Amino acid sequence: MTANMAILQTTEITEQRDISQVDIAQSQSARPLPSPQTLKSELLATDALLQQVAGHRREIEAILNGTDDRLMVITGPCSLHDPEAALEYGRKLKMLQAQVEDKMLLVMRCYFEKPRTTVGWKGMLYDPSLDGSHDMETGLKSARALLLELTGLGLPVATEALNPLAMPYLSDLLSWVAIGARTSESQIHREMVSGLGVPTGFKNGTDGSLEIALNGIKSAMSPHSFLGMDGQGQIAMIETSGNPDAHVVLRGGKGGPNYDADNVASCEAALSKAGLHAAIVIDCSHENSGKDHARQGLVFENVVAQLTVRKTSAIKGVMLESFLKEGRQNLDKDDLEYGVSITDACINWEETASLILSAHQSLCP
Ligand SMILES: O=C[C@H](O)[C@H](O)COP(=O)(O)O
Ligand SMILES: C=C(OP(=O)(O)O)C(=O)O
Repeated sequence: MTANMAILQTTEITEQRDISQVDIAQSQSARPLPSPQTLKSELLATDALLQQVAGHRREIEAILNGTDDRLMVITGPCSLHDPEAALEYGRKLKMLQAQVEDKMLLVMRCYFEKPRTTVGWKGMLYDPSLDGSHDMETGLKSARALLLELTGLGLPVATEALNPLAMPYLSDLLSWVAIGARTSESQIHREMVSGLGVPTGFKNGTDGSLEIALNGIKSAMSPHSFLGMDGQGQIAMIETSGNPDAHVVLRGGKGGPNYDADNVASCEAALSKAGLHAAIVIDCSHENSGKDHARQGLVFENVVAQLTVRKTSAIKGVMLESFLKEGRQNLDKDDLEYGVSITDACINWEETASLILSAHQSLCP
């Protein structure tokens, strides 16, 4: 072989390899999953349950637009991983609701998808066996089955919508949705919300930026046409009419918390300048508590004081990360403590109930 022939052959091999890698789909494996319609027919929501969800969405819409002056309290674990513990929490919350319903609407946080700063366990929907096996078919089924049980208790439930493809499997059972701090700026998420018939809160960015949340609200309130998936699991052109119940969630940011009266007043002014309705939900966790779960109570009490002493009407809701037991634990499948978060640290049930009951007292004239 001459030197020239060898060079020619090497070039051909390189070109072949490059061409084979042009189609990204060849370098990943794909496992089909049931369509939303298949899963929904296996795990059917009765008409009565769907009516209950519709009723809860209307209550939340009324709270957001001020025709219902109750406070929405979204509370529950950072993430769900154990259906038994989630149900125990749900039963306690339902009983507490009966004691405070004249002044508050309690909504359970049911987060199946976790946005990670880098990597980590991404939630029950992705890895229900908690061992890296990523059995997403089981994850989707377990998430829907658990939502059916929790809504079956009579509770309104909330989740973070992270992967737009997950929503068609679950959204019929949701009464409130969050777009997280890491995705508020994403056009794909804004498009998804524009077609969700669920009141949805856009969080300020992790850097504290309120503007991305306000832009998110404006975008989600508008009609969109985009690539998505229909109920049969078919890739489709989706056309939406816009979500009138998009609102802002303040969660603090790199510069510090943003739950205090000054930040709430600036948020209200920014909403008014943008021509948006003054409806604010305050997340007591994340950067508003400096990621110290023990500070959530102080934030919650400050928010209640803004409502009762300063009579701030723009605050419509408040969020707590709370589970049966306080704190968090590392994910070790064979050594997990019942009722303790495996993602962010939470306050315990006793503190949660006491905060809600004393807020109820303060909200009573
Ligand atoms: O609420 C949950 C977490 O704050 C969020 O998922 C980011 O978690 P991470 O920084 O541990 O990845
Ligand atoms: C991830 C969450 O919040 P944030 O987007 O504010 O970090 C969360 O509420 O679980």
